[in-house]
Amino acid sequence: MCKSSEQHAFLAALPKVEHHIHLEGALSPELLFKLAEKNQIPLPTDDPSFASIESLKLRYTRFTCLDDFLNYYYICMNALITEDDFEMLAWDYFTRAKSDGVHHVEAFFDPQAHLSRGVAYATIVDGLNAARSRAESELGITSLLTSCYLRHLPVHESVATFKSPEVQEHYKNGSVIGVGLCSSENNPPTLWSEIFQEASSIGLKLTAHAGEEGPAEYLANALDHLGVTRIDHGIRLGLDHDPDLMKRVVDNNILLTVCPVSNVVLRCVPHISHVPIRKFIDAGVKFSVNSDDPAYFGAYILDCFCAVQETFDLSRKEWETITTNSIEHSWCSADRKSDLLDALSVVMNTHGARDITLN
Ligand code: HPA
Ligand SMILES: [Zn+2]
Repeated sequence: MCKSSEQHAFLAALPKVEHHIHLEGALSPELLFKLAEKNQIPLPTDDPSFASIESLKLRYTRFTCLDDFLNYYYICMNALITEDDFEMLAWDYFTRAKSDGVHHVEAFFDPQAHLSRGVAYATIVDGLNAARSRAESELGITSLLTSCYLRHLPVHESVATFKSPEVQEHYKNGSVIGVGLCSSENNPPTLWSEIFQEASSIGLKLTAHAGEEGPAEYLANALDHLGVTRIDHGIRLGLDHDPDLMKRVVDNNILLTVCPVSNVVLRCVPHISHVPIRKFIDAGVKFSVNSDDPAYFGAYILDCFCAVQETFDLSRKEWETITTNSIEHSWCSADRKSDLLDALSVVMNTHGARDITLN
């Protein structure tokens, strides 16, 4: 919530596009316990955090770093087994997104984390697609899927997954339209260049996590070797001093999918005021504001918008620019972008387009 109800109403009404949401990161402790019981998946007994929904939620407020979070993230997704489970997971997210004013979603999922447990690719994608179709028809939310490759595993495992016939089939039939790179930033993006080159050659969209915990140099690396048009997180660009790289990101019209609450919860920055939002605005770096793993970080997209507003006191004009950039850098059709821009105009007209701060 924003302190001012007028500010809150404006941010709530903005037609949001979410570019950086890991659907597995929308697995709430409530759904985890339900699925673990249904599927007879035992939760760890050597970690008292798994004793109850409440103790798990408390643990989620105490992450020490990205790897500490990822440990829970990978354990919890073991409870996802059937097509219905994946549908429930995504539907949970879409219903919440609707109440936050989300109109379009470009979501990540982690195939390798499920295939390695014996869950078939079609089970994952069919479940997610069922929720996507329902979200479009019942909630008016359009969405696209990007499969993320896992950077903490040997690159040959990513290559084998990428090349497998069922994964290729879903790229070809358009169920999955993009390729991303996530997990611990312990390997440079360069190593995944073969996948990204092949993905580019078959027309897939390209993005990669870089400069979350890792150095700004990884952004340059992702641009040089992966050919991405978006960078996920990328905050080190505004924290490490590299004016040439900053200029390159601006000149190449790269969008950063920033996740300010995630950065605080995972201690990439000591406080949200250290997320370089103002620096990016002043330098002309385009970015969207996103939740990342909302069920773990206790903040869905509107919470993230409010946290940014409370800290940086942005003007309505600045929010209009952020929303416009988010829409224009989406991977949806030109017609859908035009609908989203129209929805933004309506909100700006209703709430007044005065270039003043909101308080
Ligand atoms: O914040 C993240 N960073 C890297 N990998 C991830 N996978 C899920 N969330 C994240
Ligand atoms: Zn992420």
